[in-house]
Amino acid sequence: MMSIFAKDLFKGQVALVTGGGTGIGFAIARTLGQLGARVVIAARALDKLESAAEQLTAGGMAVLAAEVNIRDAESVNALFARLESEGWQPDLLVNNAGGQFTSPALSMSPNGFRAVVDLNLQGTFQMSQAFARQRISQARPGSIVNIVLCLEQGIPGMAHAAAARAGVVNLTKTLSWEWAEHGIRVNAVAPGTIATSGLENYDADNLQAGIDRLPIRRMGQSEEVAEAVAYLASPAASFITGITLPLDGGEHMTGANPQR
Ligand SMILES: CCCCCCCCCCC/C=C/C(=O)SCCNC(=O)CCNC(=O)[C@H](O)C(C)(C)COP(=O)(O)OP(=O)(O)OC[C@H]1O[C@@H](n2cnc3c(N)ncnc32)[C@H](O)[C@@H]1OP(=O)(O)O
Ligand SMILES: NC(=O)C1=CN([C@@H]2O[C@H](COP(=O)(O)OP(=O)(O)OC[C@H]3O[C@@H](n4cnc5c(N)ncnc54)[C@H](OP(=O)(O)O)[C@@H]3O)[C@@H](O)[C@H]2O)C=CC1
Repeated sequence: MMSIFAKDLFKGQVALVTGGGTGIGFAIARTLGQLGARVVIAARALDKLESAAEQLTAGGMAVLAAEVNIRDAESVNALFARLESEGWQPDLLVNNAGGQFTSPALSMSPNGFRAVVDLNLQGTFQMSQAFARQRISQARPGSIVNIVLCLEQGIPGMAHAAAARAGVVNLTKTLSWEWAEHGIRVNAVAPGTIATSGLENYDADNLQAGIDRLPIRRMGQSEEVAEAVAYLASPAASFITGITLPLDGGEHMTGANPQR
């Protein structure tokens, strides 16, 4: 995809992308790297991260693969300590890691609901707090971009994820208030259905039925999400904070679940 951004837009900056070894996160890492950032890709499966890092490095980017479980506060704090000591302290944070399973709300177990909230809401908070503490203690500005879901019509079949991501949308607004005085902007992107291997967990006919109802009748591409993240993270968006940008072919108007 042709980029509209200057090649050295993020030169001298470090971007930390959670879930950066696969799918949307990989595209975000590649785009920020192509625009001059040094990029940390962080997730649980180090083998996947390392092979993604190899690909990006082969493309001329400076990349570090780092293990983290965003659900575990100790693991998150250890990541930030490591990045600081190794000279990879992030200026930009992209909270992309997340996911869920589909289930009617009536059959979700308390632990199933909790697991999804823990990953998507608690995990995002823990990463954001660790990032902001590091930036603020050193009087440095920063930018956070959260990846959420298209949720404006509710998401029947994914009550846990809809609730957790709505939490992140409001967290985005609230943290943007609290951290603006420290020069930290906080925004979010809400993708609709984006073609990644992550979609293997979802019923293909159901996904297609949803796409057939969209004004723009196709799945999105990870690179389209990445361009929006680059914009929100960049100085071009220096007066933008607290927003959630729909990136969904119009799904915010049609809803995510065609069965309803
Ligand atoms: C039906 C209509 C659906 C309409 C939707 C249409 C639109 C779809 C558009 C989709 C757009 C979004 C795409 C994406 O997000 S792509 C991301 C792709 N990746 C994933 O989604 C995978 C993410 N999953 C996980 O990371 C984990 O499974 C999860 C965090 C959810 C749980 O991890 P954990 O390790 O904690 O899991 P445990 O095995 O310990 O289980 C914890 C409890 O959760 C219950 N559970 C887990 N999986 C399921 C399942 N598939 N079904 C039901 N319950 C599940 C598990 O049983 C545990 O609970 P209990 O202890 O009570 O048994
Ligand atoms: N594809 C789509 O249509 C849409 C996706 N999204 C969201 O975009 C994001 C990326 O999705 P996508 O690229 O499609 O799918 P992927 O499954 O490829 O991405 C999920 C990433 O999150 C990482 N991750 C999961 N749990 C944790 C954890 N506890 N700690 C750290 N990292 C973790 C995974 O790595 P690992 O397992 O190694 O930890 C993986 O890299 C997700 O938040 C997803 O919900 C939103 C809307 C639509």
